[in-house]
Amino acid sequence: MAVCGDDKDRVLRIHESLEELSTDLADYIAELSEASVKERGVFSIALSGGSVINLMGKLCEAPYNKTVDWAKWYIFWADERVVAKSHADSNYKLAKDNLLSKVPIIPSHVHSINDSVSAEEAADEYKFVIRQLVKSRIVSVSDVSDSPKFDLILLGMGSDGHVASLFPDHSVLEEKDEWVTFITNSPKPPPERITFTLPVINSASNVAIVVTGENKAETVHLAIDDVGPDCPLLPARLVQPKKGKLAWFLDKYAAWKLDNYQFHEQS
Ligand SMILES: O=C1O[C@H](COP(=O)(O)O)[C@@H](O)[C@H](O)[C@H]1O
Repeated sequence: MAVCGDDKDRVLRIHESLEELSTDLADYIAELSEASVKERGVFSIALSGGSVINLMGKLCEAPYNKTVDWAKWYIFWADERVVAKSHADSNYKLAKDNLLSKVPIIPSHVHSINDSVSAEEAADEYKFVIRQLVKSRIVSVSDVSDSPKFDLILLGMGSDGHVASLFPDHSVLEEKDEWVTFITNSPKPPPERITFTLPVINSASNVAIVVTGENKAETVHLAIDDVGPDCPLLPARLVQPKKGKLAWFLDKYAAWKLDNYQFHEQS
């Protein structure tokens, strides 16, 4: 693996293989969990859907399944599709099938959306749930705004540059006040979704964006490199935690169009 970046709060972790990336991602999450539990007694983590969940799979294996303090984990979703929890498109179902059912997380610590109401109501209810957990300090609060400060928000990135359910050119990118909002016209199906807003993502202590595959290499380049004023405004590029740390987890195929890729390979 090559770890790159002049700023310790903004790093690129570039991997030779998915196997290596998965092990590094599990180590990273386990270390953040240990540090948060030591400091705050709990670990608040927001998941995404898509490929990142399978890439977290090593957490279900030794040594992590025994060494991680699962009882201290509180689970949220950075975005969710408004479908039944049993639906194949549900981000909750994906995480439940591949992670949550395989490790001893306390069921009452799993905060998924209400799947029996409209997208708008689900977003409102989710905000309320998070507000209660901020009040009880299960979720910290930002030092610079009233936003929740999750210990870790895990994001994937679509080939259009979307993260969570924040899509390019969508008015949802302008949301400054709400913690959680909803959309009913997602360009990627299903259309109805709820999503954390940029202020919440950028208030987290740690944000990881996990991207693999050559089909995303151009978008990775546009999201990370200094490509000048004509650069399209990609949601992934707007992920810039104010006081927190940002780590990009890439495989070499997703990374190959980065400027200085040769340097990254050798470092
Ligand atoms: O629709 C979604 O897509 C993104 C990216 O998914 P990936 O499979 O291309 O990694 C995901 O991060 C988001 O949570 C999900 O709702």
